[in-house]
Amino acid sequence: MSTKIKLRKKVKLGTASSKSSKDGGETQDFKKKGFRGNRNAQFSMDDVVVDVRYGDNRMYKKENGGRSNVRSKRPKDDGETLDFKKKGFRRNRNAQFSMEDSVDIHYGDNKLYRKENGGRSNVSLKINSKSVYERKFDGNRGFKPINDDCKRKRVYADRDNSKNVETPTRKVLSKRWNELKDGLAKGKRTTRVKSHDFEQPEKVKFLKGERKFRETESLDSNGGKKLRLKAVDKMDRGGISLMKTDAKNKFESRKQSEQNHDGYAAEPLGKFAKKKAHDKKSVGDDWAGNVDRRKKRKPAIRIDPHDISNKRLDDGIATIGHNIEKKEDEEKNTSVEMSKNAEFRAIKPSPSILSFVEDNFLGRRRLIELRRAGYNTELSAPLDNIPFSRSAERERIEESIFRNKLTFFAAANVSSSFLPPELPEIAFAGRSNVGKSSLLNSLTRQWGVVRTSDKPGLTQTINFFKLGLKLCLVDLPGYGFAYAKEEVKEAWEELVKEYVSTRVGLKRVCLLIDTKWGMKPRDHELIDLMERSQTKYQIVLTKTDLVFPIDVARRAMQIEENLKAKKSAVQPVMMVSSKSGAGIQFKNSAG
Ligand SMILES: Nc1nc2c(ncn2[C@@H]2O[C@H](COP(=O)(O)OP(=O)(O)OP(=O)(O)O)[C@@H](O)[C@H]2O)c(=O)[nH]1
Ligand SMILES: [Mg+2]
Repeated sequence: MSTKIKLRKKVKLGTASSKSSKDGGETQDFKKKGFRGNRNAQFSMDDVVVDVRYGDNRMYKKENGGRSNVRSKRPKDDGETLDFKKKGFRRNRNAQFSMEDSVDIHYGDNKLYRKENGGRSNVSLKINSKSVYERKFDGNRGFKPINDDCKRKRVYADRDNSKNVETPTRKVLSKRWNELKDGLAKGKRTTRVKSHDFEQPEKVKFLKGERKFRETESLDSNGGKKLRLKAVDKMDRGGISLMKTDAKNKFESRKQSEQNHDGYAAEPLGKFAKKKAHDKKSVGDDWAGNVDRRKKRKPAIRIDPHDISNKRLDDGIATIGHNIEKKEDEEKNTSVEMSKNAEFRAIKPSPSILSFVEDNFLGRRRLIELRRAGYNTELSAPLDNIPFSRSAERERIEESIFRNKLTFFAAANVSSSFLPPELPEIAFAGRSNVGKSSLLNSLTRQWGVVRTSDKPGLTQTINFFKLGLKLCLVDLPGYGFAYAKEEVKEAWEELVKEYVSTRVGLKRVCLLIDTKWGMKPRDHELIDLMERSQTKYQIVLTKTDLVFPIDVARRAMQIEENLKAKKSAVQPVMMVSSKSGAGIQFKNSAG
């Protein structure tokens, strides 16, 4: 049937066209079709082959990305002009030649297109007759021949293709396909597709009028076999059932042909083709009976209705096994914390504490609120925001005692270097970074006299400051976490303990507690020590601007309750913010 005429012509490098056919039929416009010259192209024997077979059976082969350094074979007669551009053979100067990239196009009575590599021009192109088509594809490949009326028609191995069987359109098929896949993914069994349709061999039992019946076997709940008779609509067979068996056939034939390594299947597949094959294969696998294989499901999320933070909680569908143990451990660990939190939230502050918090604008507040209350929110220095008291009396006291009178006069890192007490002393103790030095600054409105840092452990010695001629304020090093060596921190702690328990002239220790975190074991340790040594101490809640007003009140209430039995504790609990200045003016009255 097919006559092969091979002509090889060398096309000049850099020219934009090849020579016309012998009989002067239609001209191959290479320029138009992407065979433009490329002056920069390097000629190489390896990457130049253009085979064109004409006649009833046409065959084109073109490689090297459509560049002009090609050899061409011209046919005897020109049948049709090949519109390379239309078929996706656009010129691509940057295309890299690869043997893996190929495009095959078969023309004839049954036209067949195979296009790979995204339509790039490094292609081989063949036009064959029906016989070639049949030989190559064996009807099994599922490629789409094009009818004369330009309608796509599927070709199946087990079907008589000569009959013009009406098949569902591509759109309808893909819709059904998606429906089926969705049905399987959801674990629902659709009425059409059942697992035993694939697992058990089915037979058409008999025909009754227009309906066919098929016999299927399936396992019942007791493990026994059940026979079922199912009516099968003609359309059903022609549509979905046909589709799934053909998908199976396609997959199997592809697998076979890949194993054989002869004929068409021996051709190396391009990247795109491999991906396509893989996709088909996976789909084929599904249809071939791997319906048990479950799709990975996203763990369902539920929202805890009682959690105002709206955290998403895993309901544990996907976290079986060791994750459960992990969760249990976490629950154990957090249960203590959770109960503490719950305990804290259950605290009902006394009306006096609540009104104190409200009157002094303690807690996290909106700027507008602070501004209205007379706080200077425009100041750039973060801690230089102490409001002046609106009481003329208080202002007079502040002015005379605290304002601009703080002066550093001594530091000690061992008890032997303590100076003899000349003035009554008020010390500021607490964990590292709780805001001791900042409070000293905000009390006196002198920024820079006492050094502060966001890095815990800045103050490492006992620092003595004179406040006018009446008081001595003492900044103590912090305890707990700090950026310092363990032995150094231990030394500080010992020094602080020694100071608070033995210092003559120490009138009061302001024990600073972070409002957010409350009292920690080391704070209790120090309290016990001061109780033993009968040193007066007063709790000062710091950084109140970082928590809600209600929590400030709760924390104050909690501490007051804890300290009720303590003899050396001075009530009330103070609440301040060195940043906003809230609560500071009331501190002054203690002095
Ligand atoms: N938001 C806010 N931050 C504060 C407040 N008081 C202090 N800070 C910040 O907390 C950090 C620690 O402040 P310091 O005054 O150095 O704390 P300290 O207790 O002296 O720390 P050590 O000297 O390391 O023991 C600094 O970054 C301050 O700006 C406050 O009332 N509110
Ligand atoms: Mg400090």
